Amino acid sequence: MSDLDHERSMRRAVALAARVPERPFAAVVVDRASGAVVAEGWNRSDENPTWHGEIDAINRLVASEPGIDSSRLVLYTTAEPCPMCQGAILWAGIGAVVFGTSIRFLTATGWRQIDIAAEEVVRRAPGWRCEVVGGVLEAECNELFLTAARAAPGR
Ligand SMILES: Nc1nc2[nH]cnc2c(=O)[nH]1
Repeated sequence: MSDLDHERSMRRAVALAARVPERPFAAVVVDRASGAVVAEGWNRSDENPTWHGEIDAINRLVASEPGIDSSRLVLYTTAEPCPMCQGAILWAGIGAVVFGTSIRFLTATGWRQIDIAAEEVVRRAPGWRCEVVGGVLEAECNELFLTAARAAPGR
């Protein structure tokens, strides 16, 4: 993964999060072989409570790139994947996930979260592989979630 520019891809996810400033969870999937963005997604839980940003990106990926070798893909997300999303990332076979804001930060700032770290989900799936990297553009991502929480506290 060292050949990838994590900040560049996370910046794209941060920009995408502007589509849903009240729930700024957005994701970008990058092919580490070419550096190309192969899918994007954003939180649509106003339509369906399980439609998280990562799920949206995976659904679009599956629709547009059937048969792609997903082990070479990296999913960038403004916030650490919740257990549902990290499970979906594993089931999709995505090789790595990079996040900005941590679940710990979200919980501390009033966001309803299931407090299980993405790394812990991977650890509990023996034999599955998914590299987890946190804290990329963390200050910018934290600011997105702080701003949204201030605008609508108690979510
Ligand atoms: N990572 C993540 N956590 C969430 N918690 C609520 N919605 C979301 C989402 O779309 N992504």
